[in-house]
Amino acid sequence: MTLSAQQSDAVVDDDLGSQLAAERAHLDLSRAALHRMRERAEALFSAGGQVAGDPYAAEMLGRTLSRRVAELADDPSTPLFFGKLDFGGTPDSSDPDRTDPDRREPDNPDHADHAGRSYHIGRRHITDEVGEPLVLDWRAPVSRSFYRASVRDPQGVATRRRFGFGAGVLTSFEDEHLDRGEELGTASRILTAEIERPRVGPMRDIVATIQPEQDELVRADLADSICVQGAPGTGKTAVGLHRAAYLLYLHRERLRRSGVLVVGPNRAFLSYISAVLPALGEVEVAQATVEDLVARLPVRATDDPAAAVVKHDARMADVLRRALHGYVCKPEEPIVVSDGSYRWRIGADALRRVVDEARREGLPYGTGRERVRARVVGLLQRQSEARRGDSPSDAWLRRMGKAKPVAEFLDAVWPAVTPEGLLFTLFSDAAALATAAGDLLTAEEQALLLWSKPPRSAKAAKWSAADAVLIDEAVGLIERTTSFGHVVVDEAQDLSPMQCRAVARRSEHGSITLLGDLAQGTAPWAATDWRVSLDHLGKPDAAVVPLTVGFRVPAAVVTFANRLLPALAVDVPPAESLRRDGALDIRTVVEPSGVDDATVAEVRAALAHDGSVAVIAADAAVERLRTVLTDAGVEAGTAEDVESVARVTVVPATLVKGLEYDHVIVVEPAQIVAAEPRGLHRLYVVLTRAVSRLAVVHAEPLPTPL
Ligand SMILES: Nc1ncnc2c1ncn2[C@@H]1O[C@H](COP(=O)(O)OP(=O)(O)OP(=O)(O)O)[C@@H](O)[C@H]1O
Repeated sequence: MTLSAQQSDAVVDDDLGSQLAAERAHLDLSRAALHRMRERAEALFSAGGQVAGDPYAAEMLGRTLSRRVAELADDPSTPLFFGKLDFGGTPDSSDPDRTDPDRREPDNPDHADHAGRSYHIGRRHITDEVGEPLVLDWRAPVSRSFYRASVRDPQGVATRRRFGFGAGVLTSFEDEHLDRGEELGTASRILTAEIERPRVGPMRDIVATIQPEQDELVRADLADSICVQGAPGTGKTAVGLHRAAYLLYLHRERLRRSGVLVVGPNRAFLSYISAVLPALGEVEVAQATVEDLVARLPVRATDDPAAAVVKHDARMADVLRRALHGYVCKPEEPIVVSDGSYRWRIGADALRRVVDEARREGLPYGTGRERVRARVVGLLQRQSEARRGDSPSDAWLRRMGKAKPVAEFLDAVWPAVTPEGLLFTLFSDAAALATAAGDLLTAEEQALLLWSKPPRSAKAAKWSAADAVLIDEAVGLIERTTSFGHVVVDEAQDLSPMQCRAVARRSEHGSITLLGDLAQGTAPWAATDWRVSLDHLGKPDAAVVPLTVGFRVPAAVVTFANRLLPALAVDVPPAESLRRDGALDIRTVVEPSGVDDATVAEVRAALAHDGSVAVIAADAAVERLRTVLTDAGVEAGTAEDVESVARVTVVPATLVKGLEYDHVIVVEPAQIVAAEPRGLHRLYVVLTRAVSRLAVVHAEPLPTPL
């Protein structure tokens, strides 16, 4: 049987009431302990400057301590624990760690060690004054059983308890006596309440209700790159963010040095997810769009769509590599350097060997150039040593490296090239482009790349968004890009091969979590096969794992949106919604002029419920709809403005990916479809944003599959 207490005043059973009271007391105790931990960290922080030996150490210590203070922030609206594990059996009294709480290891995953113990599971470790754990971090090894223990594999757990909270107050709990064969799974009332809760404001963490198949991904090894193919609302974003938090917990020092990066599709999305990791105590994760990653120069031009498609094609990587290495020439002349009364000479043959060797080493172009310089200086040094009988000074070596004949030789056979210069030449010089791209790109494709009016110099060039990705590729060919320890890429189905390569450079020495849904691919270069994307990302061996249980979109809405799937030409496993509630309302308006009024009426009806409301329309209609709503006295915000208090947001269809709203009103689906080549995919994204209710307002006929 499952025991549960509703509101405390509705508790019928004395035992339940006293258990709830005990749990509340534990919450108070934990809160006081956290407060003490934070005070201690603050005191250390203010004393940090005096205890550190030098300014650098002071700064490092200051940063660590201020981070610690931030990590210990107590948000009164988020409960400090959400679950409890009672391990069955009796404690092993012969174990010396049992009698010494400081030596007992709550992180030990071997559940036999936990016999007879119980642990509260929360967002971070909280210990009392003697170091006894009051709350265990959800990421600790023993906490894994909270997510994974089942009747079939109880992992030593007798009872799993979940807590229900309202406005930070502990109001209920729900027990599963695994030792008596009781298991709730997705029937848990607390899970259901969490999923069905009205959404307001930015995304929240899901630590309290991570599902076993999600937990498996969250706790995958740092060394493992994984790709999650999941239908809308299956928790991909949630899984990616929780995995980042988990890896940071487990590999704190290593990842703090190399860094963790989260890549999302746009600013609106990044602001929507920005609060999740800080709420989990992780305040140092970089978040960026792919555009941010490659933003070396401002984007001031727009490409013709056909040109953009060529620029995003994987063949461009070969074109650039060839073009760059085309600058390296065969040395034909000797080098002669005057050095006081000496003249050193290196013959063309020896120089050819130096250049060939550097070429074979496959170094980044800029490093190769310096390698050649160093080898030439080495040859000069040998001659000097043979004649003078002693080793030359460092100053001499530097002087030789810069000597005019050496510099001229380098400029002739391995010239310095800038990334912008490389592209400038290719886009303004048809012959240079043909040499590099001859058998890789067709004549038409090459013509698309060429500027009709070339700028006077690379500096004067106006670069497009696709050019920025190519420039980044060129940067990567010339010098090494620093790699993060782990990169989470969300909405990855929209990355072009060249964008995948930009991410690959930043995760070369780390692992990745790739999250996406092939059915939601809206970019012209959207992925149709994860294996191909993974190849471009340099992680060909990553496992592709499906998530199919939907936590967002109600079943009625999923069924409606799924009518589009056969027309999307992708092979993805169908999703199943956990939500039986929700409503779908198709509002057909006879006259196009009636659409605005119908939209206002739908918004008013939606405002009668709790939660957020979004009006989603083709980009071109957004301004009009916002004005219509304002004129009707309804305040409407924008998707980028997460601080906005307005409950209604008018969102262009192209910005809504990854976001969710309680009540979604889609205006004129046919216009959303007509606005872009992959309009049906866009509509699929739009229709799957609703948490509770979806209304479709239309005068134009609905797109055929619907
Ligand atoms: N285990 C869970 N418990 C409670 N809520 C969950 C769980 N998993 C996901 N959710 C919720 O479901 C919603 C959808 O999750 P999320 O945005 O991560 O899905 P997604 O797969 O990234 O969707 P999309 O494909 O639309 O980007 C979010 O509100 C999230 O908090």
